[in-house]
Amino acid sequence: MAALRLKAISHPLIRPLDLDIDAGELVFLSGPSGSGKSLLLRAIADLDPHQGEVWLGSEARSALAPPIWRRRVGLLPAEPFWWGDAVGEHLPHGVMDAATTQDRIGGWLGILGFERDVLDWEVARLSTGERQRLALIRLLAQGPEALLLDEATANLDPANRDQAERLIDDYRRTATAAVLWVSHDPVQRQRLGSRAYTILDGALVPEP
Ligand SMILES: Nc1ncnc2c1ncn2[C@@H]1O[C@H](COP(=O)(O)OP(=O)(O)OP(=O)(O)O)[C@@H](O)[C@H]1O
Repeated sequence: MAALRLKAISHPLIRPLDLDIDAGELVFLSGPSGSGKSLLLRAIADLDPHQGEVWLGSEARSALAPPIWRRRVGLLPAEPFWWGDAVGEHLPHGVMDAATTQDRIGGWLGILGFERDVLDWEVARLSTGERQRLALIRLLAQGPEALLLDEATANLDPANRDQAERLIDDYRRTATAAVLWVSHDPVQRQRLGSRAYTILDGALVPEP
């Protein structure tokens, strides 16, 4: 629904950079390990110290309370934190009361190969790939208007990776969400066919 615009965003590893991602557009980001990709996503989500401003449509991040900004501009970290015992505890408060949202979540669980009873599973039993897939559903359940994805499919086998790609792509289209996706996989970037940048020496370099 809204474009995501970075204006002079910088942190110790990144020179001030501008980037516009249209509503509904997917932009990939890659770069050497330690080049500051995760720090950039965290800066956009307002989780780490940095300079610059981010806009979601006409709204500046600095004008919104951090929890509201982070719900609207959703970050999927490479290693998401789980604070509760059961998977279902991590869905946004009240979300399971809404029949339409329950249907959506049920659909997403099915796409990613889960039955609904996974919501009752203990987090401690989840495999790495199960955590990654469920963290994606947890993020989408908040209804973010823009997505920041940090290696969202890195731990998945090809079949689950394809399903996760499909889910992200469907969400991007139906919610017209701007998506910034850190991926080390050049084949994935080609497969989803979108604008792509590499971080080199603290600057964004467009991929050919
Ligand atoms: N809180 C922190 N304090 C100090 N240094 C940090 C902090 N967080 C990250 N770093 C350092 O900043 C650098 C960039 O980290 P970042 O996680 O952004 O890399 P990355 O490009 O995402 O790498 P990778 O592809 O390996 O995930 C790394 O050298 C890391 O050790």
